[in-house]
This record gives sequence, structure tokens and C-alpha cells, in this order.
Amino acid sequence: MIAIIYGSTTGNTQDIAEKVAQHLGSENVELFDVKDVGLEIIDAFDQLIFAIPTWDYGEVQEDWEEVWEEVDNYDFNGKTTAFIGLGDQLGYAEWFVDAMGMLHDKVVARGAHVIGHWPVTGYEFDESQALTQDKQHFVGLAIDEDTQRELTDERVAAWCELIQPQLAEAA
Ligand SMILES: Cc1cc2nc3c(=O)[nH]c(=O)nc-3n(C[C@H](O)[C@H](O)[C@H](O)COP(=O)(O)O)c2cc1C
Repeated sequence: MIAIIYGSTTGNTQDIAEKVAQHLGSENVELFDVKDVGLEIIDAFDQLIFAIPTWDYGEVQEDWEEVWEEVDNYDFNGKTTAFIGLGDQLGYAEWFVDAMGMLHDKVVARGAHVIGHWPVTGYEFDESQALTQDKQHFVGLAIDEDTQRELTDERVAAWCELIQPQLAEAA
């Protein structure tokens, strides 16, 4: 089973988490709102997808903020992990999907095996904390419901196809 753990203030990240669950097959996925369940469920899953929007100029979303310090208490060794970040590349071009990068860095430091890097092609932003070292990829799926909503469905579908074989391998 795959756990998708999300936080969402205005519902966009929840929508994307649900779309990803549909693509991966609802029978393979359990969805958790971090506001309701916290992080304890991490221990019960070896395949995790974290979904997090960025708020307030490069800050993590409020429900993630509540559990932020606790992330460091978990051991992610042996866990296959992917990330989804929501943001607005025009309105917040200097902080685009920063929170995804911040969460990624914490989880990687605790041993996670990360899958699902996603090309920066097709996005326009100035800076992001969620880039790989060569700056050619995001560390996970970047979704912009504010300015590129029309691209969301194809991005979600393509990203799910990308991660699905790696999830199957890890299962
Ligand atoms: C006040 C405010 C601040 C925001 N700050 C950022 C930001 O720093 N970086 C970014 O990429 N997006 C930013 N956004 C855009 C949100 O991340 C985006 O609307 C996202 O889809 C919200 O997800 P949610 O509905 O799951 O909370 C901001 C939006 C608002 C309204």
C-alpha cells in the first residue's frame, strides 16, 4: 500500500492528492490529511507520497507547520518516497513550490529513497528551493493550479506513469 499524506488550506493539494490516488489505483492507496492524522502513520507504510503547498512567501502550509519538527523523529530508511508541491509561479516566482523542497530535504536527511523528479521545462519562475542540484528538475511533481491549471491533468497522468514502475519495484 501507498500512503499519500497531504496538507491543504484551500483544497487544491487535496484535489491533486485525490487525482494521483485515482491514477495509482484507489485499491493501492490510502489518503491522509496531515491535519487529521498527524505523522504516526508513516511507520505503517514503506511507500509514501507527501503533498504540500507553499504559502506566505516560501513557508510551509499551516497543517504541515504543526508537525514540522516531528518529521525529524522518523526513520525513512527503506522507504520509497515521492513529493508533490503546489504553488503559484507568477504570483510567487521567487518562492515557487519552496515547501516541497524543504520537506524533501528533511526526509532525505532521514534516509528516504526518492523517486519522481520532474523536469522544469514548461514552468516560468525565478527561484525555487525545490530543485535538484543541476536545476533541471524539481524534486517532485510541481503543480500550479493558479496559473497553469490546464496542464494539471496531463502532468498528473505523466508523473504517475513515471513513478508507478518504481513503486511496483519497491513493493
Ligand atoms: C497568501 C498566499 C501566499 C502564497 N505563497 C506562495 C509561495 O510563497 N510560493 C508558491 O509557490 N505559491 C504560493 N502561493 C500559492 C499556493 O501555494 C497555491 O494557491 C496552492 O494551490 C494552494 O494550495 P492549497 O489549496 O492546497 O492550500 C500562495 C498563495 C497565497 C494565497
